[in-house]
Amino acid sequence: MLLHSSSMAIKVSHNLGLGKWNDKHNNNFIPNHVGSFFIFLRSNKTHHNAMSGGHIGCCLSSFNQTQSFPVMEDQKKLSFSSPEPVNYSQELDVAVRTVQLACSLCQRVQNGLISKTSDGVQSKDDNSPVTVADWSVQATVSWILSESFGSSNVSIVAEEDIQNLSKAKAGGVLETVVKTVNECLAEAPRYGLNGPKMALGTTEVLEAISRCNSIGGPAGRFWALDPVDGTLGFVRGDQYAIALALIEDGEVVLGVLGCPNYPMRKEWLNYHHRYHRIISKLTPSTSESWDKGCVIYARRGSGEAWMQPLLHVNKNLVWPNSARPVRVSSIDNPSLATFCEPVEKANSSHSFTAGLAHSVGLRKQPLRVYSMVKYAAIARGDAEIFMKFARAGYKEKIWDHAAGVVIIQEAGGVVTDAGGRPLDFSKGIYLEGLDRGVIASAGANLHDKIIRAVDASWDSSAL
Ligand SMILES: Nc1ncnc2c1ncn2[C@@H]1O[C@H](COP(=O)(O)O)[C@@H](OP(=O)(O)O)[C@H]1O
Ligand SMILES: [Mg+2]
Repeated sequence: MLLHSSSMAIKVSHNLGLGKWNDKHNNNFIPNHVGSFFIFLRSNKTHHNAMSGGHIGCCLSSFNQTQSFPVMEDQKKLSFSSPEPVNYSQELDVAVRTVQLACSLCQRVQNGLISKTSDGVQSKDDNSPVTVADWSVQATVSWILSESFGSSNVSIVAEEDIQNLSKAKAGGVLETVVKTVNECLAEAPRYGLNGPKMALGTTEVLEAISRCNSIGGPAGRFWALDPVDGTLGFVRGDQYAIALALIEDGEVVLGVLGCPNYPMRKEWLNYHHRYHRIISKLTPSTSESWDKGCVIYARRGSGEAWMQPLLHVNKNLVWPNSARPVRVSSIDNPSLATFCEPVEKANSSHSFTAGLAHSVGLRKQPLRVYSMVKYAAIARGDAEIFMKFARAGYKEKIWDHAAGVVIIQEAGGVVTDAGGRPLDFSKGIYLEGLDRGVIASAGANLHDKIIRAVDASWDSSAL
């Protein structure tokens, strides 16, 4: 009853029915307790389950479930004669619109969180927060992708599961998630997406969340989703990102990054979030400082990365929604370059990167920003280097990097591990085999210098 395959045309043209279903969480879920808190701290995740951006696009809401996309009908005809290279244009179109929609959801939830005190924060094992927004975005994205491509064609690896949601001690969280998802999906037509005919019930929302149980791997097609990356930044009213990537046969083929708080001026990335909020409140919504947020996206092999502004309230998304190309910085002199890194020392060694910066000749203060907004900053040319060196034993997850990697590469930059090898998205939910850390740069010159510096100082590091 929930998600039906949208049309035969979609199945035929994609010919990749790779949906991996795990029904064990899906049916007859009855929540024991639900919480009144907006924020819960997530326990360690062991789950699991596991074009030219400017020139394509179709309005999905104008097609009902039994209709097929005209583009796909064309592809179907062609597939009998000469197989066309897959261009993922439908997938990119849907992914960008969906991330736009998710950005609006997150903005609403973040505004609500900021106006409350931190009483709603609970501490659990790994101290990492999870909010109504994480579950709501996951449910929304999962529902839209299934609706758009047919549930049996959609396989998703995503960060959240329903265990923590069902474990929430006080009443109200699940209800809030269901309400938030329905409010968001009611807006789907403005984004050119189909919403549900009737509001989703609790079971359907839980199904949508728990359906994201793919374990990834080397073969076939799956989406990787981080519904709210940088949740700590999110709950602090600071930077965060919604990250959606499509991975096919172990390669990231599409990346979409929603950065709702990305400021119009790069200098403002540095400002403390409280200062930001005060500025926003003091300035009229038409002024520059109010104008923040973007969705950045790229398709592998296109040599282009694109950026759209967020959709304004009450406006309809008309493709390409004022998209413009983004490109990495041309700076390759270390003394002029800016490097960015996680805000939290616990997530990446600040002392190790300070040593690298010194030996390479990076003179500027590091730009410390939450989430994959750092990848966006490199792709937009607002910074030149991103480095992350987690403590030994920490395993990076694919959803924390996939979208950002393809966007930077298509924008002209380089992303590798510290051994100079590409990140490997084919080994399941983790970046298995990652050599020491992740390095992204605007160009090969800077990149090589960092890699050489890592080699020179690694043995004496405490990592
Ligand atoms: N101990 C640790 N070391 C390295 N990365 C960690 C970590 N704990 C959490 N992370 C990851 O770092 C991400 C946040 O990135 P950043 O530190 O750049 O803001 C988190 O994403 P979530 O916030 O989606 O959980 C999480 O995946
Ligand atoms: Mg994350």
